[in-house]
Amino acid sequence: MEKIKLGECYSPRPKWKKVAYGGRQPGYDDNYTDESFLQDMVMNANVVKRDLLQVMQDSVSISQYLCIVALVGKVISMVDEKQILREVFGDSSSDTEDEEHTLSIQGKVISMEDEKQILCEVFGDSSSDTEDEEDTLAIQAQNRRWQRIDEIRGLWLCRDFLSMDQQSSLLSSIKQVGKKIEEERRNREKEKEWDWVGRRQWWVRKAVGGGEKERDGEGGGGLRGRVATAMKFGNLPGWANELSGRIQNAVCSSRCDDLTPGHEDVEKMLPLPSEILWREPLFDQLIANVYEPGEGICGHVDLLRFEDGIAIVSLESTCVMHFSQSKEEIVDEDGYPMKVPVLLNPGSLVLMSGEARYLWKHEINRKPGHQVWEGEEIHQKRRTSVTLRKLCQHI
Ligand SMILES: O=C(O)CCC(=O)C(=O)O
Ligand SMILES: [Fe+2]
Repeated sequence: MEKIKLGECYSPRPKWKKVAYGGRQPGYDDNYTDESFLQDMVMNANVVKRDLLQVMQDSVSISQYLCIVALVGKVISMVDEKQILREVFGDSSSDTEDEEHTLSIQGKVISMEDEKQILCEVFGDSSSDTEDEEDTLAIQAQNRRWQRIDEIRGLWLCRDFLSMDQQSSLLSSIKQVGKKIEEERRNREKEKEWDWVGRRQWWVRKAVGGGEKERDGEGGGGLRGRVATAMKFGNLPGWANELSGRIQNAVCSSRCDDLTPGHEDVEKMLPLPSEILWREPLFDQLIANVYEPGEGICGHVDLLRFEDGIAIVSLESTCVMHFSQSKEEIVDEDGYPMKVPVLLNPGSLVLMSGEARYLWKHEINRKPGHQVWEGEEIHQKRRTSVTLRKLCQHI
């Protein structure tokens, strides 16, 4: 036995004990432990050993159970919903496969669209789509930028007139018209160059080869190049009236960056004079032109059978429209007639009134070398345009 010195005599050292709060044991350091310290320790006492394959199989069954529960819940909620609708609107008369897409009100089968409307009427419109649309249009109207073309009085350009969505919806309306006209053409026995569907109806002329400078027939814009054209007089289709409304809106809320306060004539600050803007109707003739690459329109002043105030909306691809004076030929420093180029991007709107409408010719020359903007030739793709005008009353 080991002995330790206590006072003047040596006595045997007591055995070290494991105590929780024992303080220091005589003859041992504070942190002293002997081999018995860890002998009762049990490691990983509750670990259950599992088989990986078994675990995987079990988790598949659990997910299956959960899916079944979710499906049953969904079916119950759908049955409930249908039951409620039946109670509100009466029993559905249709047991056919499209039963899910139709409901009935007192025996009358209605579509899902109708159902949505009815639900809105019964429960109130929560989506307020129309309000959102109106808000969007109001914001769009406020943010539009107008550019006055300084060299030509009465010529205005709005580059962001139509959003991408509005452009594609306008284009599909024009394509519909094209299809309808083509069908009518095919149904005719004798094919003429022009199809007269009746005054106040659609005119159509397919692109014709050769003749670069034919005089446009009734109501045309003057001298025309090769281009597929459809015209409508009188009652314009809904989409064209909507377009007129948008033009009116855009003019009313016009903002032009370079307008200085105290401008000599407030009227000149408007993209369209107010007597034109508020006439009834604003436009009653439309012409849709489809230009393939290389096709254009010769320099012309629109026929005098049309009133003042002409709008051109561009779609699909960009082009340069050139304006040149119709009478006094102002020449540039090289002796060529002076031309004012204006870039028409898709979605843009051009408004011509006064001098721009009567004293300046406009043309789109898409032959190589003429479609140049800021020194770069524009890569030509198909371009569609819509021109809106108003026929003079006494002609
Ligand atoms: O297609 C265009 O942009 C112009 C059409 C035009 O000037 C017209 O039809 O008179
Ligand atoms: Fe024109």
